[in-house]
Amino acid sequence: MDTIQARPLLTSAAVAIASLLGYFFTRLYKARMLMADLKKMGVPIAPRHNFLFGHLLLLKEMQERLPADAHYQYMFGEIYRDSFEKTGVYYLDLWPMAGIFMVIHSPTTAISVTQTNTLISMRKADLLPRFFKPIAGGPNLFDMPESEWKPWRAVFNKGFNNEHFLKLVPGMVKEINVYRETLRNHAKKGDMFYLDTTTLRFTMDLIGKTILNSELHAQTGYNTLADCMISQIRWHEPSAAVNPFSSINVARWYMEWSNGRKMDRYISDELDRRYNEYKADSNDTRSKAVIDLILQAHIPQDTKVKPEKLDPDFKAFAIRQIRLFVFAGHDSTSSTICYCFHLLSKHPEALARIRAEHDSIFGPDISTVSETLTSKPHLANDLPYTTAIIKETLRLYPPASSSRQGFKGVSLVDDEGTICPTDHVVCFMDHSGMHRAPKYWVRPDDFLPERWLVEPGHELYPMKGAWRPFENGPRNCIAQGLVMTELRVLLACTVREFDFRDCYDEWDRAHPRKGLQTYRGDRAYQIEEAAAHPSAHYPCRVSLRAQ
Ligand code: HEM
Repeated sequence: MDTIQARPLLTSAAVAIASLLGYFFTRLYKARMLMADLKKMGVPIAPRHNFLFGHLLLLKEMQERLPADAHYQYMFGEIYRDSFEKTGVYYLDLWPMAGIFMVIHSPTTAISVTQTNTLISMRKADLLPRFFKPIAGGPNLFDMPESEWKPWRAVFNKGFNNEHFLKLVPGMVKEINVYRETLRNHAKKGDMFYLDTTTLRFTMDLIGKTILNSELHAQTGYNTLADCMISQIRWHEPSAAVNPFSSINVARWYMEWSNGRKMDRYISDELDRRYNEYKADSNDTRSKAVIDLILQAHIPQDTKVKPEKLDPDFKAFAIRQIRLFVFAGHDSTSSTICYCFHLLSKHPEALARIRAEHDSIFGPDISTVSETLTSKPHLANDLPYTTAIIKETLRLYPPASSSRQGFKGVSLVDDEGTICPTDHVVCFMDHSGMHRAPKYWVRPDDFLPERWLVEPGHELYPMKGAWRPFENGPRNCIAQGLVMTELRVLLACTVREFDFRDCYDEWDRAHPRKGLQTYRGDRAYQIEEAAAHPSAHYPCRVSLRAQ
């Protein structure tokens, strides 16, 4: 190509670059001016704001206080503890990575965001779809706008009530027995294994029936849906929600595309299978599995002539919802199980007390607990100390936080009474920081299940709105009752049989690395893999309890 021919190309490239730069600097200017306006109003703003970098340099500084792989939310907690314990709210400028955040540690402000202010309580943050795209494949119940979300939430609510959860207990016990067998094998071998990895396959099986009305058998072999979802989460970029540049990775693009295609095909076949069964007997609507609820809502039972095949657009929609449920249904639960075992292993007095509770409800012979729970599932609701252990675990290690998109004209009030506007702002409830804030909790870093058993007026009695692992308000976790039942049944079937011991020392010797190894003294700190999981997937050994 000679120079005359190349000139128009160069000119076009120069114009494109100039336009991009122009666009970038206009957006930059707008974001920084918004911060300047907020500053003039006297609202709490994180320190060391910089015109070019916003607060990214501050985050970098905070990151140096953490192990390299620690969850990003710890940085928000660090800034809160340094400067904002009084206000419980502060603004953080993360543009161009994510925009402007209002980081909330105050339970009172969080109640306004998710419960009382109806203009924002159901408005999911604009950045969420970017996070959920690889997982669900597109818009889903979690990130849908309010108008679309409302009718579908009502449909799915039918499958998430206490009466129904008890009917699921026998199926849970069946999967738990497979999990117990896996743990027994590890106990026999005495090997070090990754509790989180093992437990993820178990929670996949646990949720399979509730979502797809079929068994996945992920604990005993390969299952396309389970394995592709687990792989998708492993490939998920930790900072996908806050870092637009993080998606530049060709291998990740390929894996996300390939996993997504396989999951879609699997779910599509399941939808066809269930639809054929539904067509053959549409009077049988006893199943409250997510897949059946969605089919029944799309083609009501009394439809005279049911279409031969499912409409492709509906199918694509249904697949996205099912992918979301498969993800949400196993990921956070697995992490919580690991932390329950971890905290019990570090607190022998709590372990003795939970075991005593199980002895008193199910009898001292641990070999009969599965049959007892299968024939009398209501006993799973009769375990107050076990419930307290789970709640305290979720306080210390919440697997998720939550966010809402601010709105023009909507302002919030911080703990000092300052009015904080939400226009163009993501309201981010930092559950991990709030759950450990000394201002809202007595002895916040201590594992004290008792705080869930004391009466109002006791110094340990939790402050209203300060515990929100499932978030509160209309867009709270649809499955919190299910999770509590699953965890109670699981602990009832396991804690009297096994003793867990973490192997972080041994693991660290085998995998030496530079920098900090703990966060605030905790080696089992949380890392981000979609939900928050225990660091290094919790290397541990398990043994059979000496009785
Ligand atoms: C320990 C386990 C779990 C925790 C800590 C947890 C936490 C949460 C949180 C914090 C939210 C609200 C997020 C927000 O406000 O932005 C949420 C929503 C949701 N969760 Fe869970 N979750 C758990 C287990 C489950 C399970 C087992 C399922 C499904 C079977 C599930 C399905 C969902 C769905 C569908 C939503 C979206 C609800 C909506 O917007 O209407 N979660 N979860």
